[in-house]
Amino acid sequence: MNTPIVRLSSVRKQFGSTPVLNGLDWQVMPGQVIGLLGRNGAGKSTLLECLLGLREADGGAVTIYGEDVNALSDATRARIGYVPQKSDLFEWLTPRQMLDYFKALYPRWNDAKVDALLERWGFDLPKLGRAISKLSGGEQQRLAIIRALGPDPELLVLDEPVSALDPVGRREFLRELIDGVIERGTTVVFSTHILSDLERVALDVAFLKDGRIALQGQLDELLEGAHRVVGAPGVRAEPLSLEDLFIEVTQ
Ligand SMILES: Nc1ncnc2c1ncn2[C@@H]1O[C@H](COP(=O)(O)OP(=O)(O)OP(=O)(O)O)[C@@H](O)[C@H]1O
Repeated sequence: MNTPIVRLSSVRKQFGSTPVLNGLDWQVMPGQVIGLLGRNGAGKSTLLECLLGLREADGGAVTIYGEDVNALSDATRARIGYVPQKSDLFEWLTPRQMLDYFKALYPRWNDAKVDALLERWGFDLPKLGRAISKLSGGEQQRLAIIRALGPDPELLVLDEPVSALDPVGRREFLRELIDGVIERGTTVVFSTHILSDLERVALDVAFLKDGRIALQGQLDELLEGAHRVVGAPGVRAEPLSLEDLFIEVTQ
């Protein structure tokens, strides 16, 4: 039987007196591509941060590749890529300097992939030599994605990775995710509010509500199983769209 890559057990987190994660149990299996959904403020970022050990939970346990997330070995850290919701790039560096810095931290770094992405995603020489603070929000988001993909992570965690990207940028990112990442068997967890994008890549979805995973399953099965009865009894039920399902589960 497959062992989960990520395991969260009874995780609790509150800010002040407001509970955000409320005894949350969750497992991520190898090769899963999970879209994490929830209303604004439901706690998606908090969950992803606790999952990665970037934010200390108030209770419960989190393991990644069987290791306690608060004591991850360097070897395990090197297997994880993360794109935070808010840019954490070193804004005073140029993109090239920042990427060189991260390259030095990782035992494995895919130069060919990084260079190909930089070229495909519009980082010409002038842009590569400009301080990151002078790049647009979308360019910074692309750079954060390139940085996370550099070490060929086996587990990729992305917090609203496409929120600042225009439709062309989103399409390019999704193509990279599908062709370059998912096909290699990478495990991916990503939060998004753009349901149409999620429908193109996520095989599984998980809904966060009231501090727990309220529903999780394969996207097509969830949609197939969820129907709205229209009209009089006996009238054929209509399958729900993902948007309908989102509203139904998270309201
Ligand atoms: N550092 C903090 N201090 C106090 N409250 C916080 C802090 N970080 C988050 N919160 C609160 O915790 C709740 C969950 O926030 P979080 O950012 O995890 O939600 P989210 O689901 O990612 O939201 P969104 O979809 O809007 O990005 C919110 O009510 C937020 O205001």
